[in-house]
Amino acid sequence: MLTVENVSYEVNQRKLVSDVTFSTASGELLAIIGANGAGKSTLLRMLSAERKPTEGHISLYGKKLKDYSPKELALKRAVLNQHNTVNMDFHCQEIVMMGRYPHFKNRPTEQDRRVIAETMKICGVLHLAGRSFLTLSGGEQQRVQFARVLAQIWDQSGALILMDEPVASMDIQYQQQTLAIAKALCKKGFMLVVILHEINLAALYADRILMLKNGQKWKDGAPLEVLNAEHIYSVFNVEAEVQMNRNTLQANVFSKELKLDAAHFNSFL
Ligand SMILES: Nc1ncnc2c1ncn2[C@@H]1O[C@H](COP(=O)(O)OP(=O)(O)OP(=O)(O)O)[C@@H](O)[C@H]1O
Repeated sequence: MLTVENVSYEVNQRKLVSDVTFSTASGELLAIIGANGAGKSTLLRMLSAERKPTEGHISLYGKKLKDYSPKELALKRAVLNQHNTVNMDFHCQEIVMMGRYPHFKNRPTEQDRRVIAETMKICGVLHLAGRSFLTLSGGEQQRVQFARVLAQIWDQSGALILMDEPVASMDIQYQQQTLAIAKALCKKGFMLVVILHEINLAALYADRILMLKNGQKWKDGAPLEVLNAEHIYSVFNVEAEVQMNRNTLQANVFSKELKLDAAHFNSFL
């Protein structure tokens, strides 16, 4: 169980996240959506303990995040950040093995090697094991990083997985595959909190959607409750039509074309 109570984050007297309260439990895939700058990544960084809330508390399985040791936390939650900068020339399997660092002392065990082979296979990157990470495409790099995150908590049942735009560089096949893996992990008892920009992927895969606006919780509920034209307009300033698929009972969001008058460009041309 992850519990977030009245959490705020303030920098230079500006609240980037303001008084957010929610909780999520094992088996749930929670998607966070909101406009650029709404505070999604800041909130996720507090959930991962990378940033300390300036107000409020976050608990994981009944224990405050601030009371966990780094090692204890590494065995309970894994994080896929929006930008995973790698400057050194590591092979992909070395990147994935980094997820196992909290598990072994000097040398990886048989179990560590088995786990990285399994997670690389599941993420479709086993064939890239010996390749330099820096030579991979953006989508391939994201899949390798996803395998690293899975390797970290693969044998830690009930762990929390936090992901910030995990599918941003992926093609439609791997977007679906990544979120299907996430969903399957939820069914095995993991907790997932995922920031998504693609609303229709949130509609398809999330059990619940937390919609942020200007750092505040704007809506929180089942995809069909949260994703309506009024909420989408108020958060994204975009006109949309939302249809419900009668077979799957899932929402499908169609955004309407935004037409700019040619006069808009007059001063540039
Ligand atoms: N250290 C900081 N100092 C000042 N402002 C910051 C700092 N970190 C983030 N911000 C600002 O806080 C706001 C929220 O940032 P955040 O990265 O959480 O947004 P986001 O919802 O994840 O956006 P995006 O969808 O663009 O990734 C943004 O306006 C950002 O410029």
